[in-house]
Amino acid sequence: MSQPRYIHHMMKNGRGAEVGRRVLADAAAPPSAVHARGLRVSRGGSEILRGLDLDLRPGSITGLLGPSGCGKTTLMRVLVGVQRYAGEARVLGERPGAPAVRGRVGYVTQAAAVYRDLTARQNLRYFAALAGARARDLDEVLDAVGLTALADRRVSTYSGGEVGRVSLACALVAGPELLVLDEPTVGLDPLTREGLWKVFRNLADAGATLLISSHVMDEAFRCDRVLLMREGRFLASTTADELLARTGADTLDAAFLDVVRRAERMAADAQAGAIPLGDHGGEGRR
Ligand SMILES: Nc1ncnc2c1ncn2[C@@H]1O[C@H](COP(=O)(O)OP(=O)(O)OP(=O)(O)O)[C@@H](O)[C@H]1O
Repeated sequence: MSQPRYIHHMMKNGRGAEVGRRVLADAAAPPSAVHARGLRVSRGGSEILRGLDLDLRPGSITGLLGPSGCGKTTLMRVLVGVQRYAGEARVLGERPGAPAVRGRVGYVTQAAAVYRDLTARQNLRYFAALAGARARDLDEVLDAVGLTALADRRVSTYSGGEVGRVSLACALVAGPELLVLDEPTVGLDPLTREGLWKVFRNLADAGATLLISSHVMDEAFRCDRVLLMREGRFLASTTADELLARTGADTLDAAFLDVVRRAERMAADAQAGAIPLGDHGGEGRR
């Protein structure tokens, strides 16, 4: 059995300050593909992320589930290096957005970011050129997302779901080690969704780490782990089966509501217990 050991991380937080931290690590455990502690983001005067702790195991699929506006996209933007934050964050062992990881992290946004006046193959060729030596074989990628038959038609003639798959292919062509996908299956028919989840699983089996946001609770069954998010906080880090077993609910939607209600009750109890008669204010009273 491996002995636990202490390792010392020196890292920079979102404001560029050095943060020293002693972390208990298992010598045999691979380092997390994503590691975050106390992650906070404020925008427009309100706190959007309220202290998130996160570890993503390499080669796994993590679902990020929660209602609209809970902060899923904001968290993803932090991890890909386009959102300022406070707290600790490491992506593939580096600061998010650091030059050393830029090409190794793929991000597929909700709105497809592709050139519609080009064909799928031309789009891929362009992104492959940006990826340089890391670029994967274009035909392989087109095949993986089921676009081979359309590859030489302009993207402007594609259906919405097909455009989404071009966007995914453009991220895949760089062979990312971490793939961050913002609601990649929204509005897709069951058959296309099934096909995409197979692609995601194949990528994870090949060693990539995937973080996938969704509103569709049933997609939790496809993930190795799920993070339930609400109002900038994680309510649970669990699996779909564990969530059903723990709550006793019949569906994941019902289970999520149960977790939310429990969290609200706990917060109300804690607040009731924490308010001193003299009212000194402070944390937990907002
Ligand atoms: N620039 C901004 N200024 C103020 N508030 C913002 C800004 N950008 C985002 N927000 C707010 O932050 C919250 C989280 O937004 P975010 O896009 O991360 O949510 P989400 O969980 O991805 O939602 P959805 O599932 O609808 O895409 C929302 O309430 C949003 O209105």
